[in-house]
Amino acid sequence: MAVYTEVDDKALADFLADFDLGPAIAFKGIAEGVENSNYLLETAKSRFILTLFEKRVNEEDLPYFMGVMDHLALKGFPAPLPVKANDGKALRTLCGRPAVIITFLTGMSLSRPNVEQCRDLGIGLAKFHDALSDYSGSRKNSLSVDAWHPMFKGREKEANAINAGLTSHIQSDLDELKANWPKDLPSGVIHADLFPDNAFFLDDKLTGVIDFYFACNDALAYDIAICLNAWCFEDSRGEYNVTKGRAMLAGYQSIRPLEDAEKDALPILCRGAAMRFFLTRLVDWADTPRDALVRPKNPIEYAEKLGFHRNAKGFFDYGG
Ligand SMILES: Nc1ncnc2c1ncn2[C@@H]1O[C@H](COP(=O)(O)OP(=O)(O)O)[C@@H](O)[C@H]1O
Ligand SMILES: N[C@@H](CCOP(=O)(O)O)C(=O)O
Repeated sequence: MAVYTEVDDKALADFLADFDLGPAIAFKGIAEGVENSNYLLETAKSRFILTLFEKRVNEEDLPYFMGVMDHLALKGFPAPLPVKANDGKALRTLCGRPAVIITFLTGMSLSRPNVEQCRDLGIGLAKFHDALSDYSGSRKNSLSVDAWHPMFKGREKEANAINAGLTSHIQSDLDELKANWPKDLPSGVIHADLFPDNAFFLDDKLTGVIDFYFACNDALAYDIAICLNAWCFEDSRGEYNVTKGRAMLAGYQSIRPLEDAEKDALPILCRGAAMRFFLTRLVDWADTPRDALVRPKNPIEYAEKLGFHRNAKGFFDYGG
């Protein structure tokens, strides 16, 4: 489970003393998630999520992420709100880690999104981009194209162990991505990790979005590419469901129509998005001890998605 840092009763009580929430009446670690430690916290006032930030999160980026959530709340977008302590600040330290309490969102995350849910996710993603179009914070995408070659360096054997011959495919993908990565597309704040486990639904309607800790400023269409990868493939077989892709793109474009340059760039953006998640999964797969409580995600799923993108010719292959 994703609890890297244990919080004992005394540490929690001292931490809560700085808030106007009252003492904890329930507190337990959350199994889902892989990046940070998350606890479900309940006080007489309400339910909350307590997050302690771990390995991939740079402390200097935390004010940007808190600002994104505050800004979304201001715009009425369904996202959690960081809870301010008595000194007016949400960001604190707990058990030696940066920590925050955020409000709890109700809703269910989907294990197998249907076509209508993909459409509503597309609508929600465009509204998310729109809501943050006047957010003044800025953060570079530290997991974009320049990071990929260095991330793969030294991992060649590990990739071949997953699938014989994979390393040479990855190396040529990396070269092609570097040479053809699009510049000057419409940009803004992107979520950058809007997977089904970070979205809540009630029936076919998106009711909430969580986990903004990869958010950054980048091409808006790259966020669509991440979502097409995460929502529109059937299980882990590398089979793209064009009906789901068409619905997501139509949903998105009902709020923000794509420019021609964004449509043209979609295949390479999708390939890059698949590479980004393949690489972080490969690193975690190789570096997580077998007896760890956190179960790393299998990189093979994204190696298979890369296979689809390598052969895609244009926007129409994605349902455009
Ligand atoms: N604001 C929230 N409301 C309700 N549940 C939440 C909220 N934030 C996180 N969760 C729960 O905690 C889990 C892990 O959160 P997430 O932010 O995805 O962790 P990580 O950053 O480690 O990937 C989610 O899958 C969800 O079940
Ligand atoms: N979505 C990423 C892993 C990051 O985990 P999350 O729990 O923060 O969504 C992946 O699937 O590789």
